Amino acid sequence: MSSPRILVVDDEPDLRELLEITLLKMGLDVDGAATVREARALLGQKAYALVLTDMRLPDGLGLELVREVATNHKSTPIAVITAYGSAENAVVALKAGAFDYVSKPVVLDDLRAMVRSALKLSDPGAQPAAAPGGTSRMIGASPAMQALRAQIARLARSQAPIAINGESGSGKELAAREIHAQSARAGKPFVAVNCGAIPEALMEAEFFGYRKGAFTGANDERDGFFQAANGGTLMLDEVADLPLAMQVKLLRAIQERRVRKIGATAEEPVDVRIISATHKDLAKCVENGSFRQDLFYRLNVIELTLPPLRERLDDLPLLVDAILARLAGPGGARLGPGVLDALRSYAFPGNVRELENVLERALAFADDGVIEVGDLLLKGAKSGDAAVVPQGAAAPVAQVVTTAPVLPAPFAAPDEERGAAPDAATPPPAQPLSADALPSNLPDYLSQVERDIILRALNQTQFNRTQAASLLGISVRQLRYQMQKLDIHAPEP
Ligand SMILES: Nc1ncnc2c1ncn2[C@@H]1O[C@H](COP(=O)(O)OP(=O)(O)OP(=O)(O)O)[C@@H](O)[C@H]1O
Repeated sequence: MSSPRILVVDDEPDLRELLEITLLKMGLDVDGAATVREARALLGQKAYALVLTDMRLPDGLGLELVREVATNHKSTPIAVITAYGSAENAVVALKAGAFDYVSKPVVLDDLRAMVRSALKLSDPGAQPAAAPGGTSRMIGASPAMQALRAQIARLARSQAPIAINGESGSGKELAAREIHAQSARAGKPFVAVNCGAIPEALMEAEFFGYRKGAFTGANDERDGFFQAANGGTLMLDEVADLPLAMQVKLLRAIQERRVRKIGATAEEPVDVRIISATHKDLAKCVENGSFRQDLFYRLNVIELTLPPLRERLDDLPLLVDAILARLAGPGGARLGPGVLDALRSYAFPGNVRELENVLERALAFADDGVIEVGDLLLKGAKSGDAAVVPQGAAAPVAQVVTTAPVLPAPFAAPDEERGAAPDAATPPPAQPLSADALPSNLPDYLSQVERDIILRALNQTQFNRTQAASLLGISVRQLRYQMQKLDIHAPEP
């Protein structure tokens, strides 16, 4: 069998030769071209496992080749070589369909790593098996889901950063996991980080790691999220919650593909694909100054939007079947008359996660595994309304636990989705102040008021966070964050 063939397009003979020798030493066949015209001619004659092109060529731009290869040679990944410091070029090329980029001066180890992942992509035998008809875990046959699956399959073939938008519980993390699972990085870690749950003072250590003795308490050397995700995918969930100071450091790490542990003198290379997610409008966050434009530009190379459940209600039967089969085993639960219609007329502000919660609770109320409309506790909750749960109903509050993260809680994926209850050490409720009285400590007083209100909402919803967040007009993330901040603990399951 012949070796994979690579096309190197660069008009600088020295650099082209260096690249060619490096690739030949990797056991690959190499063709060289010095102009766009030569490259076009070769592309017309032979099939390539990878094209590597400089951005500026004597008769045109590497970008033209990127567009042509992305359109006419879909199974050939193309990567670009960008001038040092021209991050913008890299982003433009990725947006145009480039698989990845290397910066000048070319670090040969980076080049080899990039070539290896490109070759995995163009070798069908090495592809991770995708489920027939698309991805396996993302359920739904609606046109919106079919389009999403096709987009995920396409995105899995590139290394470009992806920004996923979507309401809380709509499947952003699931989509990120699917992209990872279908990509050449599938055998490497997927690390999900909830940026909103990391105390600011610990952020740098959590992201980049630290050396022993770097600060008081640093008793051992520790890797950060970047090192943990090396070779794989790092999902930055709720990325809008990153403080500005951390945004600068993150931007640098992403641009340079290098990080420095706290206390270390040298930087270390990291190879991670970044997927970010948020339910906020990041462009608005840029406008109001809470998110850096340059980081936004860097993360938002490709956008993926997840439709809310209420816009793909045709998927309800499939989703309900799958969730019930998971909760009760195949055939272990059935829907009574009118249940699907009742679900269809509900707005699902918490999307698929809320559907999971509703069904889990309903199943606990159901007789002989038959869920009736009354078991859903959606009373009065027509489209657009918040869910109404009768007070005092003794519902179990276990919620579905999502896939385990690679890193331990609380800083990795927020998977501890169970109900919350006031713990034994709960301080007494804040005493109302008379009209002219002042609290002796305003922040403490406000925290106490906030704590009381959150606990009230959790009590009213049998500690269902999705519903409590909806009652309070905040996202589940915000609620979770406030609970953590205010020390409202999850009870034992
Ligand atoms: N299309 C789908 N098919 C099957 N399960 C789904 C689908 N979409 C979401 N889910 C399930 O819904 C739950 C929430 O999904 P996920 O955590 O990916 O949402 P999210 O948008 O990341 O939520 P958040 O905004 O709170 O972080 C998970 O249990 C996930 O498995």
